[in-house]
Amino acid sequence: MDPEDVARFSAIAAEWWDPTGKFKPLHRLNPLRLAYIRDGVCKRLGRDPLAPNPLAGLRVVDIGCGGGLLAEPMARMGATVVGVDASEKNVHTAAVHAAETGTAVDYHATTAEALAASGEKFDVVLAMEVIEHVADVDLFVKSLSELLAPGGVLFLATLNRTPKSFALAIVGAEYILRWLPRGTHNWRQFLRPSELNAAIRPYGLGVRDLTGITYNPLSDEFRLNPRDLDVNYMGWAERG
Ligand SMILES: C[S@@+](CC[C@H](N)C(=O)[O-])C[C@H]1O[C@@H](n2cnc3c(N)ncnc32)[C@H](O)[C@@H]1O
Ligand SMILES: [Mg+2]
Repeated sequence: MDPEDVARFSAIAAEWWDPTGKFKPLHRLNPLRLAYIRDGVCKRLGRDPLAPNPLAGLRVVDIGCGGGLLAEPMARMGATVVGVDASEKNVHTAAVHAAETGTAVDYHATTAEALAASGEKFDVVLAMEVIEHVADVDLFVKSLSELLAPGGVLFLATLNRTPKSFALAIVGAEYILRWLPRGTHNWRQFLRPSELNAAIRPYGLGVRDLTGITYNPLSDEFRLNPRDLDVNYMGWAERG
């Protein structure tokens, strides 16, 4: 982890569940990415996405869970969820919120790297919007691969390193629209899809699906677009 980066998130930890606050973009993305994760898991593991608890019996870890925006709904879909974040403040916010909503999530203030060292395994590993914040991409990816049980699925979301992502995610989102505090992202840490694939390959993982998430300023809506990975994108990988 990168202590300075984690401190930036700790400073605004109380805002995680404010849909109009500093995490507004994540709240806006949440329905899209949750449906994508649910459908991907169900497709890969042969489950019915329309069942009341489509993820029942699965062990999920949400790495860099922040306030638990993904961890909580994953638990409500039936999964047994562990949420970990390097920031103690984030984990505190997440645990308080889960208690308020009566959602069972097992939160721990630790890093992906430390959890992997403990030898725990999960059917689903989520690392959504985290990899562009870590100090050592290779060590982080190695840890994610170690956390994956045989036949497990790894979900990743990040930002592409393109001129367009500089214009939209840095200048637009941090300086003009002020959606995010300045300095939230370092454009040089964004990863091209080819770099993401190259990072996971040495650990026997391959990307199976990728989709872009595009923002339309006229309708003020996000949507999935598999043909436009220029700015935000997510996908899943598995062994082999
Ligand atoms: C942009 S937030 C993503 C929050 C959440 N995954 C979501 O998408 O709603 C990134 C989070 O990753 C955490 N983080 C950074 N490096 C980490 C690491 N190596 N292990 C665990 N958490 C980490 C930060 O503390 C921060 O809360
Ligand atoms: Mg980010």
